[in-house]
Parts: sequence; C-alpha cells; structure tokens
Amino acid sequence: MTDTKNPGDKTLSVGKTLTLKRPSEQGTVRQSFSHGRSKTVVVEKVKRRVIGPGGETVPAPTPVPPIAAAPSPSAPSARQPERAAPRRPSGSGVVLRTLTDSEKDARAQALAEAQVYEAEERKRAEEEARRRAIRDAEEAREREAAEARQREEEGRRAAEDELRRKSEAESEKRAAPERQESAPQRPAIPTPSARKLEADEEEGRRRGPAIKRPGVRAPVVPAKPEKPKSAGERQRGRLTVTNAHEAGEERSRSIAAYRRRMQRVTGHRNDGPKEKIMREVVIPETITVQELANRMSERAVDVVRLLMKQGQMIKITDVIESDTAQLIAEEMGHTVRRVAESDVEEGLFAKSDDEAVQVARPPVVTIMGHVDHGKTSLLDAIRQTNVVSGEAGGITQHIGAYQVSAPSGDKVTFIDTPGHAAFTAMRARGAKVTDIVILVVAADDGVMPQTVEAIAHAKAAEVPIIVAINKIDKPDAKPERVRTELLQHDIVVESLGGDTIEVEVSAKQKLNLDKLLEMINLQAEILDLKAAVNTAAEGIVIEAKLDKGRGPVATVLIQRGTLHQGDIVVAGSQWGKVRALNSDLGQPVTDAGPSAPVEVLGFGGTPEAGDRVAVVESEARAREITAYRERLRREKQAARSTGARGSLEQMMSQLKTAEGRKEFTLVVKGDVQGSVEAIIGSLEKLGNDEVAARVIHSGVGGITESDISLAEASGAAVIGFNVRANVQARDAADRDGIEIRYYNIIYDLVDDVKQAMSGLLSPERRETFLGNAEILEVFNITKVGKVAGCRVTEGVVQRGSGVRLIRDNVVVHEGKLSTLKRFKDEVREVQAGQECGMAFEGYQDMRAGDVIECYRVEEIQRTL
Ligand SMILES: Nc1nc2c(ncn2[C@@H]2O[C@H](COP(=O)(O)OP(=O)(O)OP(=O)(O)O)[C@@H](O)[C@H]2O)c(=O)[nH]1
Repeated sequence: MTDTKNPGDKTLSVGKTLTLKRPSEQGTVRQSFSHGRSKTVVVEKVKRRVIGPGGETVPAPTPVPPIAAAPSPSAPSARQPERAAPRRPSGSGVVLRTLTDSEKDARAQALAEAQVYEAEERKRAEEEARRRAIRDAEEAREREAAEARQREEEGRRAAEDELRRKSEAESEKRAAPERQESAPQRPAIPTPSARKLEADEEEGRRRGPAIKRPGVRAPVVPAKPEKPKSAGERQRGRLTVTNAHEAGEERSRSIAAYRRRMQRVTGHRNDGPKEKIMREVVIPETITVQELANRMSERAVDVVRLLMKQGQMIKITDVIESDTAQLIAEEMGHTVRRVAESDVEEGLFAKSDDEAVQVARPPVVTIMGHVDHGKTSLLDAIRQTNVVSGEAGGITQHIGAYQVSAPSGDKVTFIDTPGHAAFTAMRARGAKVTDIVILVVAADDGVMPQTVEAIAHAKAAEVPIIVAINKIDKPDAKPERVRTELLQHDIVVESLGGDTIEVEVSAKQKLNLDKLLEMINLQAEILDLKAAVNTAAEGIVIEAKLDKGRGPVATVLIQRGTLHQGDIVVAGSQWGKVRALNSDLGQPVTDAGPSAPVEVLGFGGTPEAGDRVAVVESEARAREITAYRERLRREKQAARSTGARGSLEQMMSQLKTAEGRKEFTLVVKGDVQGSVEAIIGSLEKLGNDEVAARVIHSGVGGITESDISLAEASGAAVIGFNVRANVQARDAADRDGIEIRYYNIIYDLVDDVKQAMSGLLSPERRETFLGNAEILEVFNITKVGKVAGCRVTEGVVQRGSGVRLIRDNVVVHEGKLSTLKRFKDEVREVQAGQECGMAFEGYQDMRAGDVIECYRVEEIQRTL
C-alpha cells in the first residue's frame, strides 16, 4: 500500500494491481435457531494470513507478507526481492543500483513506517485473536447450555403428554358411568364444590381438550387460539393483508352469529304463545274476501284491514285475485294451496262405473245422409207419426231425440239432427252421443256429396254405420248401384262380403223398418252397450229452447245413472232443480234412465246443445261450477268481440288495399239450437281465400236490442231464423241502420249470405288497350310544366285513361294524363294519325322518342 506513494517505482505499481484481487471463497452455512427454526446463509471467506497468538498462521484480510523477526535496516533489500521475486526475478538488482541517496532515505523511511505499521497490525491481530478465543469459548458454553435446556424441555413435554393422556383416559372412564347413571345417584363426589369442579370438567370436555382437574397439572392448551391472536393483530394496528383478511373473517363470523341470533329470536316469536291455528288454505283463481276469510277462519274485517294497509280499498263481497289472496293468507301465517279454477269441476264427471251396477242400455242412433234422401221420413215412419208434411222447406228443422221399441221389445233411441252439422258440433265439444249411425242413401239418387261427408264424420267418430238404402219403392231405384258406389268410400256392405250391415227400406211404404230396427239391435249387441243405473245421472243436452209458458226447456239424453225429479242439475253455465221431466212422447215422468231422451224443466237459463249435464249434491256446488263456466264464457265472448272489432278494422283496410281475406260478419238467432248450429255449419262452408262468413254471435230466441248493438259494433248483419225481433230491437235497428233479415228456410238464408258475400269479393280488373302515341318533342311551359307534343300512332288516346310511358320497350312511368290538348283546346280523345299535347299527373321526365301507351281498366264484379 505504501508502495504507491512513490510514483517512480514501476515494479511496485504492478504489485498494487495484484493486491486488488483478494483471494476469497464462497459457501453456504445452515444456521440453527431456537424452536427448531433454521436458515441457510451465504458466507464469503476472505483469506488473510496473520500470526496468531500461538505462533500458528491464521487467515488475514490484508496481503501483508509474513515477517519472521523484527525489522532490520538490511531487511528492505531482502524483503523487496522476496515480494517481487516470483514475478521479476532477474531485473531487481539493476533497479537497486540506480537508487539515489534521497531515494534510499525515502525508502528507509518508508520501511521504518512499514515496520511500525506491521507492529501495530500484529498487535491488533493478537488482540483480535484473543477476543475471538474468548468469544468462541463463550459460544461453546452457550451452546452447551442451550442443548441442555432443549433436552430438559423435551423431557418435560414428554412427561406432560403422558400426563394428559392419562388424565383423559381417566376422565373418559369416569364420564361413561356418569352418563349411564342418573345425577343424584353419583356417589363419587359428594361435596358441592367437587360437583362444580366436575361440571366444569364436563363443560371443558364439551368445549375442547383443555381440562382442569384438581390435583393434576393440566397442560395449558388454549381453547380458541385464534381469538388472542386476532386481538393482538388489532392491537398492533398495522393493516397488512393477513390483518385485513382476518378482520374480514371476524366480520363474517359476527354477521353469521347475528343472523343465527335473529333466527332464534324470530323463531321464538313464531313459536310464541299464540293459540292461532295455521291452516292450509285452498285458493282458487279468484275468491271473495269473505270466502277467503272463512277458509282461513279469520275475521273478514281483518282481511279487509290488511288489504287497506296494502292500499286496496276492497269490500267483503269483492272478488280478489289468487295472488292477492295468497299474500293475505301468508301474511296471516297460513299456508296456501293454489288450485286452478277448473278444479271446481273435479269429480263432476268421469266417475268410474266399476262399483255401480251395470245394465244393458238401448243404443243411441243418429240418422245421417244427403238432403232429401228421406232422413226425416224414415224416422217418422219408424215413429209411426208424420211430421214431414209440417216442415217448411226440405230440411229437417225440428231437432230432438226419440225412443222407439223394436218388434223384439228392445228400445232404440234416435237423435234427429239436421245432417252431420249438429253431429259434428256435438262431437267437437267432446260429447260422444251416438252409438250407431244410420246412413240413409236414396236408391234412386245414389251416393251424393253429403253422403260422403256423413261417412267421413261417422268414421272420424269411430261409430259403426248401418246403411239404409231408402226409396226402394221407386221404379228407378237402383240399390245395387248404391252398394257399388259405397265401395268407393270404403264401405263394404254385407251382401258384397263386407261387415257393414245394409237394409233396403222404403220410408214411404214403411218397408223393412222392423228389419232395420232388428239390425240396429244386432249391432248394439255386438257393441255390448252398458251403463250404470243406480248412480247420479249424467247426460248431454240434445236440444234446448226457451218456452214461453214453461221457461227454459232442455232435451237431455241420459248417458249413465238415473235422473230424478228434484235433482240439482248443471249444464254448461246453467243450473237448476229439476221441476218436471217429460218423456219424448210428452208425458210426465219422475225419472229417466240411461239412453232415455227426456225433457228437463227447471233450468235457470237455456243451456246449449252439446252441454254435458251432471247432477250435483248441492245448490252451492252448482252455483260455483256455473259461475266459473259463465266467467269463462264471458271471457271467450269478450275475446270474440275484440276479435270482431279487429277484423272490422282489418276489413276497412282490406277494402282499401284489396288484399287479404274479408269477413262477412253475422249475428244469427234461431228458434232452436239445432237450427242455429246447422246454419252456422252451412255458413262456415261458404267463402274462399278472399272472403268468409263469420258468425260473431248466435243464440236461441228472439232478436234483442243487445244483438243489434253487437251487430252495430261489429258491422255485422242480423239474421233471424224462425224468430222475430222485439220492438226495442226493431227500433234500435232502424235507428242504427242495421238490417235484420228473417228466414224460415235455411237454403234461402245461405243463398242470400252467399250473394252478399259475393259483393265483398274484390272486383276483377280487366285492362283494355286503347292506343299508342309517340312523343315528337317536349315543351317546357311556364306554370304548366313539361308537355309532350305527340302523334297518335295507333288506336285512340283518351283523357282520364291510364297511361304508361315506354322508353326502349321499358315502362318508365305509369299514371294518368293531366292534359290532353289538340291545338289549344282540351279534348276528350285524339284519334290515330293526329297530333296532340299530353302532360302527366306528377311526372315530368318524358323525352322525345318515348311512347305513351293508353289503356282503360274495367272492374268486373265476381260471384262466389
Ligand atoms: N218414394 C219415396 N219417397 C220418399 C221416401 N222417403 C222419403 N221420400 C220423400 O223424399 C222427400 C225428402 O224426404 P225427407 O225425409 O224430408 O228427407 P230428408 O233427408 O229428411 O231431407 P232434409 O231434412 O231436407 O235433409 C220427401 O218428399 C219424401 O216424401 C221413400 O221411401 N220413397
């Protein structure tokens, strides 16, 4: 180091660079701490050679060369080569010889300083070595003491563990018999303090492993180590991630605890001393406040008060929605069972016949066939009466059901319907009324369209067919032709090897009628028709009307059970107590069994044909059911009238656009339901893609003021079939300009509607070519605009006709002429070869060379 002070000493300057790189070595040391912790650290050793106190060489931090004895004046010469020798062994003598005296002095001084320094260094090193020796000795002592402590600790821990195990085993042993024996029988600890101790012990056992027992030094195990820790964390007041996390845990725990506490509290309240009985309240889709209160066994005023609290001013008799009712019921602590309103009908029908006594019942027969093939005549012949002569027109208009006796004594029930319309209408309501279909085919006419339709309907209803080939008395009767024609429609009669029974009859001459009845009975036997007799009656309304003297009268066909006078009956949205029962012959009866048609008097209103009839146990039930059905009916009607308004609006726009399907709306009133159904059925068949008839309302009875208002609202026409309008309705019709048309023959009615509907068909457009004109020049005239100077090349050009502007065989504009002038005069038309001036309505872009085509459009009225 001191060598650097002399800048002329080049050799030493080399030595200086060497001293910068101190020899060193690196390594890792594992440090052990108390409680078994350890850590690995990197240690760098720097080599240094010093003479230790014992004369041994120890590594020293500085590269001072070793000096064996005390420095002497000759020493420098010896020392210097020693340091430099390994590097420049040959050059050192030469350098020394060149030294000047001053240099020598300086050197000697330097050497002296170095010796002083070395002496100091040596002293320091000795001191250091001594201190280290003392420190090492102390460390060794400490280490031994620590090891001894650890050994002691381990021993103690083992002893404690042993003790704990023992104490646990002991307490277990003691607790087992304690649990089995009753508390007063425990003789082991007689004193209260000992009992307390034991209780504490028991408590401790429940809580955790920490057990304090008298006389035994229990190991100190904290029951909840987290708590003091988190408290400590809080005390420290430093926000660390761990801190924050633990604080969150603390919070969530406390919220959960709070909730549990709240639950306990509310649970207490519910389980409280109230004596209220919780009920399962059945709530239909709508319910009155009173009824809801009854079902909950609460006071209706309380319900009203609750509703008021919710901002609803409702009376006890008001009807509330099921949602509101549920809220109220739940608010009052009851459970709710929601039921569909249709559930009120549950159990009304479809009762199993298993337990009831089954007896054979007469077949129910429907006569179907083409118009005028003799349906009514046949039924009439069978019944030995003559109603044909009293009919207006050729269609059966009185509809009912009749029962006749076959020669064998078995009974057969006939339903007299106007063809298949009513049959289908009833079937559409899900009422299976007919067991057998008699297909009447006139032998002189053969299979006709309605015969085919009747076959289709019977097949769809899966009802067996008996073919009655009628009018065989006629000279042109060809029964064989009928048989073969039926083959085309998959009806193979028995005489042709099939399984469809056929009978040749003459309604007029009453030929083979017994045979027909026999065949009906035969078919019935095959069908094995049975029904319960001794149960509540079920049936179907075949016909219903409002009789002036007797009120609503319904012809009911009993399907199972027996209907008694005094029974409470429900049919559609009507109910009543059976006041009187009349047989099909008009005789009063007290009861009616299966397959019997019977006139029922006592309904509150007129039910509809096809309505199912059921006997119910109470008037309340009857009211409930009919109220529900009435509501449904009103909803449907409302939906229908909404639809009518919509369609009227549509109709208006359709008339403008001449697109889409137009509807001819009608209100139909008739004397009996069957006729009304027949009319609706016939009207539905009218129409095509463009126009259709739509009956928005129909019913039995006279035309009333409400019918007129409905017709007026919907833009409908009113039709009365065998009924008349009352005075009020007539006045209303006059006032509102509604036309009422009366009919007593269905065909006239249908024809008239057809005519009227034809008027609604959009007229056909027919275009006629008039002529062509060529534009020679286009003039721009102020205030008028562009006018084309043309020559008519073909035909004639007329003012007001349609024109097309054609450029290079492409129609560029289609419109109307605004001006047609010959010289300065407006003219109606210009003939071929003449020149004229033409201008278009709202179009200016015509050019010389364009062709103007003139045409006329004719509208031709179409019919259905
Ligand atoms: N010669 C002859 N004429 C018959 C016979 N049966 C019915 N007619 C006649 O045929 C016509 C039509 O008879 P209806 O019984 O009204 O026929 P329908 O099928 O009931 O007719 P609609 O009720 O209009 O569908 C009547 O003039 C009867 O007199 C028959 O067996 N022989």
